[in-house]
Amino acid sequence: MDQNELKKAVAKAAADYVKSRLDERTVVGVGTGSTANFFIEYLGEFKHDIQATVASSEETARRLKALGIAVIDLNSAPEISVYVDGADETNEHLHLIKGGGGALTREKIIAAVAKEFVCIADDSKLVDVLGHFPLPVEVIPMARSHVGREIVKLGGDPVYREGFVTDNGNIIIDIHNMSIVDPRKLEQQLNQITGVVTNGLFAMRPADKLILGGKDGLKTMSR
Ligand SMILES: O=C(CO)[C@H](O)[C@H](O)COP(=O)(O)O
Repeated sequence: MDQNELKKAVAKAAADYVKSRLDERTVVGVGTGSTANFFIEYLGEFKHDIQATVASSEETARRLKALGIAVIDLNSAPEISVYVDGADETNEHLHLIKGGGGALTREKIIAAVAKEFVCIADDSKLVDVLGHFPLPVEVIPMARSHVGREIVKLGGDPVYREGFVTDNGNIIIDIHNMSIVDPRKLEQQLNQITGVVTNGLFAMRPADKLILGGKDGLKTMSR
């Protein structure tokens, strides 16, 4: 199976899992990216059973609505039963790097609310130490230079994501060349920098379940 087929396979497994747990109160949190897009397609197959979804980006909301799936504002959702999303990197503790697609802040908010966070990925994303993938940080535009200097003090190489504006009207700085040995500590250090909205480390609130697709099939890891 190529990488796309692996993404499809984990998306199908997550959709089957969500379907098996649906009741009349279930609100499904839906992630952003190519793996999440496959999940959205599978959701479409049982859309009449889905009460509502909350989308982690404008693009995801557009895709859900195009399939006729109800999308509600998070503030109108009494709870999110399950949130399904991809990741750019994961370690065996289910700490993640997310935000390659720039949707990290809304993703993190949904993860914070969700009772269960199911991450889906192909097994090329599983690493021993996070940081090979550049870590995205969402930043208020006027704080760009300040945040960049603070990132250098923490030992990273900040790279401004040219021409990209988040759904929240902010910019992204990607941190390169940082071996993240203590993800929980770095997540908090970055959040302390004035001007940072949030960062793409999901270590304080990791995934609860990880469905990984590889050449030998699917593997599920839980915390
Ligand atoms: O965090 C994300 C978007 O902000 C995505 O989940 C992450 O970038 C993985 O994307 P893909 O499924 O396309 O590999």
